Amino acid sequence: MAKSRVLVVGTGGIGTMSAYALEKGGLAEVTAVMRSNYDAAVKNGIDIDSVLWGQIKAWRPSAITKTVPDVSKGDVAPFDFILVTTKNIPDVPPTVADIIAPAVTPGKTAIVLSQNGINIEKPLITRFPTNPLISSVAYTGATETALAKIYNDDPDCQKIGAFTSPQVPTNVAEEATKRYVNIYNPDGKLNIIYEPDVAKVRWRKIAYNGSMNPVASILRMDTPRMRMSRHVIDDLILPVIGEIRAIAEASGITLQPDLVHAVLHQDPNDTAFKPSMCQDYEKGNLMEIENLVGEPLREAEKLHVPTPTLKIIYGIMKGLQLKVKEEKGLWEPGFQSGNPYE
Ligand SMILES: NC(=O)C1=CN([C@@H]2O[C@H](COP(=O)(O)OP(=O)(O)OC[C@H]3O[C@@H](n4cnc5c(N)ncnc54)[C@H](OP(=O)(O)O)[C@@H]3O)[C@@H](O)[C@H]2O)C=CC1
Ligand SMILES: CC(C)(CO)C(=O)C(=O)O
Repeated sequence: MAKSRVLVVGTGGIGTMSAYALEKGGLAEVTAVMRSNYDAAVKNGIDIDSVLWGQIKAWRPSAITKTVPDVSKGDVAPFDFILVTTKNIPDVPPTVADIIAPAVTPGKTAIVLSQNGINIEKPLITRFPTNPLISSVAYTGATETALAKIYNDDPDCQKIGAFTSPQVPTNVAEEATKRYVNIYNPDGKLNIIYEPDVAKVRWRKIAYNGSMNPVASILRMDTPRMRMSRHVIDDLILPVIGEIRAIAEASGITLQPDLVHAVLHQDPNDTAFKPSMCQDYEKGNLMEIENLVGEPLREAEKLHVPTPTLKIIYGIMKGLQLKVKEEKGLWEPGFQSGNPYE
């Protein structure tokens, strides 16, 4: 049987672990789009120190490319799947839709978003209305510690289901999703599972990422230390989890009673774990604030759910993101037209 052609866009922590597992399963041929780590990967391969796979040295996927292949030119075969594992930062161009557009064959390529956040599928539904869209909620822990060097401390774990896209029949989206899960986990040994109610899982995860990620970034604190401060938990984390639960409820999704306990105890006490947003902030990187904090807030506004704590946290995160943009030369200080505070 011909292998499925998979393009991995964003070969950092999660992208590398996924690319490795997909090739290891034997049913996929991976082309990895690499950017800052391209030269290192081509020259020396990728080193992976993994709690699941052990020490992998100088690994290379079937193909490595520096740019997203353009399938319209006819010299590149269409992709069955595009797996997107970039950070999702819609407030700074190019957007995910712009990045992957050259490689998307309308009506054929299924697009897998293995990224945190709410409403990440919305711009893709508009741009690629006939392509199946797949939601992967990842609990894997993986970090690129140096160029093409990956440290994987939590074993690969993903819950995967179809996003709803009005022009894609449900059975087509579900079939593509099950095919993807099968090529990723052909012998069922990995914790990569098909999840029919993936929307609920995504909301449940945002209770962690919408609370712990921004508060850790603001405080530059690991999550066990945050839990050692009752103020941080009582006055910030618990109110945000409650607000996210209320937004989900207003959108028809009831989150489980154990939500607070699950969020608070996700990270063991004996680690100094900092969520990905905090790690990005400490590295001077742009942060995923729009889909982790902004979108839940905008859903709340539409549904008239009060979210006083989330709103304050979003305001602070917007300020921090602006500082990062300025440091990166992506923002010149100046008042936008219509700003009344000039
Ligand atoms: N890491 C984790 O443990 C977890 C992460 N997640 C989510 O998974 C997603 C991926 O996170 P993570 O793996 O940590 O991210 P990383 O920052 O490790 O990797 C992202 C990769 O995308 C690349 N990239 C970004 N934009 C482009 C572009 N335009 N073209 C080509 N490559 C690009 C980056 O390249 P460059 O280095 O050049 O910027 C980098 O290699 C995020 O949504 C995150 O929230 C979810 C659960 C756990
Ligand atoms: C906590 C983790 C690693 C996954 O559960 C995550 O999603 C993040 O750090 O953003």
